[in-house]
Amino acid sequence: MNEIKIFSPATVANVSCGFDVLGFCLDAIGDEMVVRKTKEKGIKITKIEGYDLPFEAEKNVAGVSALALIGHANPDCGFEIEIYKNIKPGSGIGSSSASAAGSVFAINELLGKPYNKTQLTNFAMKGEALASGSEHADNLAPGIFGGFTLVKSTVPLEILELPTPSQLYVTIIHPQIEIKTSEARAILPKEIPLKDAITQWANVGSLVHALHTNDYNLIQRSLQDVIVEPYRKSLIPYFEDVKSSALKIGALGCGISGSGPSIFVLTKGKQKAKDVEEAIKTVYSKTDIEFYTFTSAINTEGIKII
Ligand SMILES: Nc1ncnc2c1ncn2[C@@H]1O[C@H](COP(=O)(O)OP(=O)(O)OP(=O)(O)O)[C@@H](O)[C@H]1O
Ligand SMILES: N[C@@H](CCO)C(=O)O
Repeated sequence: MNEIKIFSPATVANVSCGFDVLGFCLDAIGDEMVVRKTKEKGIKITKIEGYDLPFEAEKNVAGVSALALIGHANPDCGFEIEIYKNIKPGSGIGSSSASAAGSVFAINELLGKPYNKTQLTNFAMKGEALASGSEHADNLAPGIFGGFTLVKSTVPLEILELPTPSQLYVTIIHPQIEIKTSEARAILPKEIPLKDAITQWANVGSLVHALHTNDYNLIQRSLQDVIVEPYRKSLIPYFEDVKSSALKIGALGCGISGSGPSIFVLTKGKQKAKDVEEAIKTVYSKTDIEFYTFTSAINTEGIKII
């Protein structure tokens, strides 16, 4: 096989209490990428559609992660990458992650799959570091593994795959502003009160237990972020209005998707997700802020060949 086309899904990182650790994969939206072998060695990005992004491999997360992989594999060929981007950069639903993960997934397939998913995530983290200034894997892991994931550690990289309750659905609302992950990370405190840390890790533990036991009520009681959201919510206009309107009609939980500005709402059942979508639309409809919304199931497969 000398050419491959893949779908690289959007993802939601942090998932309220799990900053830099928890994440899940979305079904409804993702990037497409075409990668083909070339006689000439190295990485070339030959087409980008959807959004303006750098063509220089060293300035594009897809190129940086691909260079990390071939630097290790040292293949006797090169690769050219076409990016058909549907996930807006700076959206908060893993635009950079979809590119970084997609290129290494595709090259790995073309090389006969010498690397496992954890090794691919490691290469892709080099791409994420270009976008956000740090090698976090909480968007990459759900994109590559599918479903819910927990990043146990980054050095060494260890990723735990968590169950996905079958009735769990997501509503995303994306106010059309850009928040760079690097900026949203810079405003976070370097130290936190022990009381808040205890609350946060109790929520992470109970959320993980809730996923394993299919306990939607416990999911609802665990989706609380007392550490990051208080700092970042001010970056997203009307965040509290969206959150309260979603919870008022029975959502399980609502939080900032990744570093924002997208907001995610978890619900039990597809219809509830649609009801939430209608409710939260009214918040921004009353303002001059452009936005879009969608609902999605949890994508348990992750990146795939198409
Ligand atoms: N192939 C690429 N796809 C997306 N963004 C890229 C790519 N290459 C470089 N970038 C840069 O990375 C930044 C987008 O990454 P950032 O992490 O800020 O947003 P995001 O990935 O959409 O959101 P989040 O990581 O919070 O889910 C933009 O500044 C963009 O120019
Ligand atoms: N955990 C990262 C995710 C970015 O998508 C952050 O919130 O900075």
